[in-house]
Amino acid sequence: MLKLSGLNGEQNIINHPHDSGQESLSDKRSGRIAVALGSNLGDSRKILEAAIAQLSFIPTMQLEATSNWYITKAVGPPQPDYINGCVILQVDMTPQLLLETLLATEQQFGRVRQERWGPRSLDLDLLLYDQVILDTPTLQIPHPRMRERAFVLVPLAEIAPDWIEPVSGYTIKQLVKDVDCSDVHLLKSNSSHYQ
Ligand SMILES: Nc1ncnc2c1ncn2[C@@H]1O[C@H](COP(=O)(O)OP(=O)(O)OP(=O)(O)O)[C@@H](O)[C@H]1O
Ligand SMILES: Nc1nc2c(c(=O)[nH]1)N=C(CO)CN2
Repeated sequence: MLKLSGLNGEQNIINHPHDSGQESLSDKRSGRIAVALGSNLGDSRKILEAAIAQLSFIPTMQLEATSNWYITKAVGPPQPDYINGCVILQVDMTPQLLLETLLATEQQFGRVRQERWGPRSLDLDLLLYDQVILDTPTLQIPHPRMRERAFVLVPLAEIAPDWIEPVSGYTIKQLVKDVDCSDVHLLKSNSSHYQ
């Protein structure tokens, strides 16, 4: 495992696949995270807002910002459009516990795992945890596909434009300029209870 000093003076953690991962997973205990939310099954808007409310009730997670909601064309097999958005939270949790919490919340809202990139009632992806870089079999931070996904970058750029994605070294507002955003449309009546 290699530890580097982050761009903001924080600790970066690079975990090579042959490392056990145990030390780094317990290393990071608090910080700021970005989470992507998506849904294209059921009452998506209601599910997404209920999921944010549920995460906010967890004492070790404080909601800092929520993006607007967007209607986005599905990437992957043919399926209905998604509603997507992002949140920023301040957390006192390890990366592993965060992943478990997000997966448990997906389950609670009826997520059934079927085909890869198939339709789902709730998808929660851990995008960023400060400047951490983590690569284990079950968890990668930053989320490995976030840099190519307009449905992630557009909402994230609203609430965290200057956050540096530590693998590329680019800010979110720089990354969003490099993706095709034509299939990402602001949802009308976006008022949220959580902003
Ligand atoms: N940063 C991360 N956030 C969420 N899950 C992750 C992350 N890194 C690795 N995973 C792993 O990915 C697994 C599959 O996640 P999921 O079924 O949501 O994938 P997907 O949404 O179909 O595809 P994608 O990963 O491209 O968004 C999870 O069980 C988890 O172990
Ligand atoms: N538009 C859109 N497409 C997707 C999404 C998503 O959230 N939005 N999630 C996927 C699996 O993570 C696959 N495809």
